[in-house]
Amino acid sequence: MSLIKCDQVSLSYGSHRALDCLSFTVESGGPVALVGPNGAGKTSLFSCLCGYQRPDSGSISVLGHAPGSAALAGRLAALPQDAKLDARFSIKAQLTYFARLQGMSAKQAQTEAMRVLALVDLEGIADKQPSELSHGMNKRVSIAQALLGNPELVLLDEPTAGLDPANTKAIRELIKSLKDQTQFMISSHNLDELEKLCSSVLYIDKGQLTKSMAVESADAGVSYLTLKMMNADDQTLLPALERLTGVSKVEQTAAGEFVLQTQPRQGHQLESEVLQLLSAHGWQYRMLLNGRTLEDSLFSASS
Ligand SMILES: Nc1ncnc2c1ncn2[C@@H]1O[C@H](COP(=O)(O)OP(=O)(O)OP(=O)(O)O)[C@@H](O)[C@H]1O
Repeated sequence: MSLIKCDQVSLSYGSHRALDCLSFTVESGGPVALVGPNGAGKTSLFSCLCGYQRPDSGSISVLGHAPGSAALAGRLAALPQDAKLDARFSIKAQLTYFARLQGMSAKQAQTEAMRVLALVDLEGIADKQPSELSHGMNKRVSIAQALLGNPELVLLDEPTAGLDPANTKAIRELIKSLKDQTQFMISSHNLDELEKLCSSVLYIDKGQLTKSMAVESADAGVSYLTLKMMNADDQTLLPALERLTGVSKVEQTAAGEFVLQTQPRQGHQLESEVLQLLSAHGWQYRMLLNGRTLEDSLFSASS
């Protein structure tokens, strides 16, 4: 059974089509990244998957059920983009309340509230009010809320938006530690973060799926080496890189990185040749990595 199956899903707001015949399938196996520009339809898609909105046409199946169906209670959870905690209640009180809504006894619900707070490393703030917490802590509590009852599928809409590097890392580590027991689908604009976390990527634009790929196998059949320079004469460097043995193509990205396309398994030998070339010219590099970044995989003209 597919975890998520969308078939020709369309959704409009008035005359504006937010989702346009969107079809994709998510099978189990590692976190899935949902990527796309502002207004692409990511939040609208999450709303439809959760059953908050009903598509105008097409069909959706989540864990084998229609979105919003009672069979999904406790099995599917979501962190909305604008998740807000209730200012009137302590953190523990509201997590306990939501756990009780899942059918837990008062005692079980309290234990569960503390369990999920421990997962986000915030047991110490259980008795505080949301107003006493930083933005990052509020976000982590909202993620804890999504983890109540150990759901099988968790949709996270911009889980690290506006967070500092330490909070971002904490959330990344949490998702990594849970990914074998919980399937995550994560919408974010932070491609670096998604690359570290996700096994596959769905790219949507104007409500349509424009790209779908596995992160590891995105470059099957070809190897890449990505080079970012501190100082170099690009006009001399580019042809010199092209002349190296085994290099079939060199592209310079908008971010100024050089992406070398090579035959498979040329990577390590090529790496040392690149380093020799740089050293011979007295050029210094900022980054040299085997493979290419998710950003480059998604946006390069050749992919
Ligand atoms: N309630 C609404 N009423 C009218 N239009 C809406 C509504 N919600 C979203 N839209 C429009 O639908 C399109 C998709 O919006 P959506 O929020 O799903 O995109 P998104 O990919 O999540 O964007 P972002 O990355 O900026 O969060 C946008 O053009 C948006 O303006």
